[in-house]
Amino acid sequence: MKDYKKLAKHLLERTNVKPEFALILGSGLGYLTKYFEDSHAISYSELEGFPQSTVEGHAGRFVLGKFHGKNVIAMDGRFHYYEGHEIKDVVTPIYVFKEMGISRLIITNAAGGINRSFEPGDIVAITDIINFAFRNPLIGPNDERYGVRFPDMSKTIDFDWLEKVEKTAESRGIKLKRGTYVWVTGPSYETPAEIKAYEFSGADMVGMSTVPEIIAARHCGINLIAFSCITNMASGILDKKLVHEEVVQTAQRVKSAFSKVVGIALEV
Ligand SMILES: O=P(O)(O)O[C@H]1O[C@H](CO)[C@@H](O)[C@H]1O
Ligand SMILES: Nc1nc2[nH]cnc2c(=O)[nH]1
Repeated sequence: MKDYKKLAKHLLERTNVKPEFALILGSGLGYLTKYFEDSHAISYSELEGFPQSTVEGHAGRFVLGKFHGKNVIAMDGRFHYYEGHEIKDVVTPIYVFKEMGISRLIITNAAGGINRSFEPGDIVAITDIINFAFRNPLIGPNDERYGVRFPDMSKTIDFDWLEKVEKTAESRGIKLKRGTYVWVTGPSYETPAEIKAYEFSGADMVGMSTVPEIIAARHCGINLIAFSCITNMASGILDKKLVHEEVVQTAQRVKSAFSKVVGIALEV
């Protein structure tokens, strides 16, 4: 079992910020940390026993600071299973957040839109998940320090929190959509036939992250909400090749609305 307490202590020793919220930033969404006040970055490579980020658009550092008046810690770069990390390493940060005393988490990602009413640039609140990667970070002996053997997954996110965010966002002219996120391992993008199968299964968007983080957060009792930035329509929906550069570019195009939504999630 990992010593998450030690990792949390290392992090807290290096900053005066006592974060109240944690933020996981998806592909191309790391720009958000530029808006933090009194910010302070700690690279993952400075933390012994911590995994490293390898994906373009994921800087590989924690950024601590103030955003919308709240003390936050952001992961500017997350860990994906396809990078070759052990599934338990993918969720290490969640248990470190728990040890830091954080009880609220905002997860973000870039995702391919399966639901045909979505378009690139949409911001979609995740209201349910499908695990089509068939990996689970809780496999192995249960870490009794953090949660039960069989965590309930009937509500993956905090709906009261989400409803407040939706109301405030709407009053500020931002309409959020809702959807079910399906997790696949990647790193190859999907085939059109796979997307048809996921659509038939009830998925609205697809990506290669987030679900293990949600499972770990439910396990250790961290409240969360999660947002996908639809960066492209999923394979086969348009007659178009998928490239990661476009994912990063679209994520950056919706900068303004996306950072407002995250700000609202901190305020409400
Ligand atoms: O989920 P995030 O980290 O936003 O990244 C998404 O974008 C990458 C593919 O373009 C994959 O890593 C996918 O999961
Ligand atoms: N798996 C997957 N991940 C993505 N991340 C951003 N877009 C996509 C996509 O179309 N498929």
